[in-house]
Amino acid sequence: MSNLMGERRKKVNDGGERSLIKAPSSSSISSQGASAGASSSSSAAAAATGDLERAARKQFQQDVTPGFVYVLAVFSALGGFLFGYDTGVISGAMLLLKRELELSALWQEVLISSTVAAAALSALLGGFLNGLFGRRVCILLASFFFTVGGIVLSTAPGKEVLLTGRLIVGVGLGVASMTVPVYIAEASPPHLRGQLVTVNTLFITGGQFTASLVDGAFSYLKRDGWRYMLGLSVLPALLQFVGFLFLPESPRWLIQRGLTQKARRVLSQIRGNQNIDEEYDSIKNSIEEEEKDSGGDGPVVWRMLTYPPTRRALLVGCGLQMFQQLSGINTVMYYSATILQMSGVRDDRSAIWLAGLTTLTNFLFTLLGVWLVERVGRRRLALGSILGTSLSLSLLAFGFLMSAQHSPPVTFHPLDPGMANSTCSKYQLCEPCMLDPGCGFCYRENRSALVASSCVPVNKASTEQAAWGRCSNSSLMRDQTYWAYNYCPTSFSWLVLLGLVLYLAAFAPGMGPMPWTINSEIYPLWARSTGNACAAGVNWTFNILVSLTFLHLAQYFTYYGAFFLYSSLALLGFVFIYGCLPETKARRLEEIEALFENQLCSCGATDSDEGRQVEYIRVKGSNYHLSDNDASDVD
Ligand SMILES: O[C@H]1[C@H](O)[C@@H](O)[C@H](O)[C@@H](O)[C@H]1O
Repeated sequence: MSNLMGERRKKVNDGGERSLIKAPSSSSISSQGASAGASSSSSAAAAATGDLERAARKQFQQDVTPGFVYVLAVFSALGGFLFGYDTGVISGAMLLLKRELELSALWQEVLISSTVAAAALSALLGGFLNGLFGRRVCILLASFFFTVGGIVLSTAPGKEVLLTGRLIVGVGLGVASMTVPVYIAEASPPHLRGQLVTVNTLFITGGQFTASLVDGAFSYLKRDGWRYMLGLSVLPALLQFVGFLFLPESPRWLIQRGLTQKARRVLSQIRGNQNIDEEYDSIKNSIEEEEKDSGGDGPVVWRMLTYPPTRRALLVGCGLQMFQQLSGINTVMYYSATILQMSGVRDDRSAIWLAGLTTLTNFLFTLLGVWLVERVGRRRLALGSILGTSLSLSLLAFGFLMSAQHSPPVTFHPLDPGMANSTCSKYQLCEPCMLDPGCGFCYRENRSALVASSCVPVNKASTEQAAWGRCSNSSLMRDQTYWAYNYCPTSFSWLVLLGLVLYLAAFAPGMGPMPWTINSEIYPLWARSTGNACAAGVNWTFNILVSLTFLHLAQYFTYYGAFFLYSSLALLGFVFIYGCLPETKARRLEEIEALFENQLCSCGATDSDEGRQVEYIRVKGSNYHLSDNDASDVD
């Protein structure tokens, strides 16, 4: 395959195009110099070549990044914003909803999980729609679903309609989550692709941050605050819908469907003043090659599974998405309000606002990822990130372990007014009391010492209060009396807080965005929508699995057990990425398939290739290809 590609490139290289061996490190400069016979004239030529190369690179980068690509990326990434907003806003909306509509715990669970479940299914379906109707139509469809869903949610008279709205939004989420990265990747020039696709995840985390601000702001409304929270998503959804009426289809999809004239037009539009002949030919040729290589007839999934390079790519893509979710990001984010309460933020409202700090930190560190992705590459970024994630999860777990080992005792056993002795009264320590979802810890603080602490049943309608007694009503909670649900007062909260901040700093730049970015690049065109659909489906499925199991996990293994488990899973993810993920930075999409020709789990070895880069530069003319890494292609 790579030889075929080489053949193709050689053809393209005729007519004024020269190949230059780039030597990014001094060691590779010297080795190349030695083999070429280091004479002074050759070093002068090398210097001239270096200048030429630098000038060409500068010219190339100016030429191939017209503003239109950024407009296109931003409008697409509104899909990411809605992803973040709609998944984030529900926690704040639920606090109001459960009171106003008197929702049972089951209904709350159903309303939260239904969106994620619908997203998992529609992401899978999205692969088929993408191949059939193209990326643009799918993005239009997703924004349509977001808009309708938002309207239904904000006007819902009752819980059944709310559920319908949440399902509609979920369908939009699934389709957008798999289409947007593919669309951006297919429209971007290779040297910017990683950065622009990562912007989509930046928008996801931006959406989550905005959702927490909106949740905070509308939590003050006594009635109908949730309608504004859920309905506001209509604005970005409409903006995206209108924008995409004017934005073009992906040129790669158009070429694949044989719409060549249209593809040429779109390519010239998104490449500005560039001559697009070469890029167009290269895409067209690779599509033809890929189609020959792709292993005959049958459904795409079957062809992907029976053709080793795409099977490996699929394994890597789905594995990355699985490990992203198994690292517990959504649990940590969801749980952050409680972590902050453990650390001494007692009032609920401040906890809601401070949870906004968590989403802001996630957003800011994703920004770091956008900056790093083209500098250090996907592989190193993902590796560093998952290792840091695993270590910080251990720190979090250690913080919980210390808190559990120094758990305050129950010192006061109030009489149950209903005379129905609950299991809560049997607990002797705060730790088992708070691990029981039916109980909470009611205590008084006297100069930082705990007095009269009891374990009492939680109010079924609101976990913010006890069912009866001192902690059942905020007006009764005088005298430094506090209600702790889901946590215990501890002097080790700083350890947990430190773990939380380090976790976000490690996860957000790498494991947050890289699974999406890498999936948008690793499949050949014929398998791209299906590959992304499967990987997005895996992401949503593990998202729901991790969130649904967390409380049970915590109940059986305690909090530290749960976080130690996530930490070990992240470590396993490190081994997987180390062995299986090749570097895709700066390669053209059409070249990436070749990276999966080797046995899976031999990718660590490709690292050494990074120092050896061959670049084809048309010295006269305006097309420069800086993305070829295969020395066998050089004449
Ligand atoms: O990449 C995103 C991002 O990191 C979000 O913060 C998280 O909530 C999503 O589940 C994940 O897919």
